[in-house]
Amino acid sequence: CVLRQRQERTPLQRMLDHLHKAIEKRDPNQFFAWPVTDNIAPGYSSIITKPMDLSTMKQKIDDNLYGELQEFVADFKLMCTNAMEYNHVDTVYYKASKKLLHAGLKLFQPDKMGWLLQLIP
Ligand SMILES: COc1ccc(OC)c(-c2cc(C(C)=O)n3cccnc23)c1
Repeated sequence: CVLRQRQERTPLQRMLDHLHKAIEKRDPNQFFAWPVTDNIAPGYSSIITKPMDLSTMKQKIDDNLYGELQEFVADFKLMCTNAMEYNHVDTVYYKASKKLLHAGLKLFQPDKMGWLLQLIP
C-alpha cells in the first residue's frame, strides 16, 4: 500500500466536513448513508445512471475531489433527485429525499453559511 503521510485538511475540506455532518443528521433512517443496491431496490442500477450517497461524498471530501462548494452541492442534489426519480411519490424514500433536499439547500444559503464561508481564504 502507498504510505500516505497525514494530509492537512484544507479550509474547503473542513467546511464540507461540517456540511456533510449537518446533512447526515437530517437522514436519521440512513436511507442516504450508503449506495442503493439492486437487491434492496430492483432495477436501480439500470434506472439511475449516476448514483450518489453520503459515504461516497465523504470519500470525495477526504480525497479532496471537490474543488469548490458548488461541486459538493451538485452531488447532494444528485443524491436527492435520484431518489425522486427511482421512487414513486407516495414512498417513504421519495418523501425523505424531498425533505432532505429542502433542508440541505437551506444549509447552503449564504446567510446560513456566513461564518463557514469565512473559512475559505
Ligand atoms: C429500509 O432500509 C434501507 C436501508 C438502506 C437504504 O439505502 C442505503 C434504503 C433505501 C434507500 C433508497 C433510496 C435512497 O432510494 N431506497 C429505495 C428503495 C428501497 N430501499 C432504499 C433502505
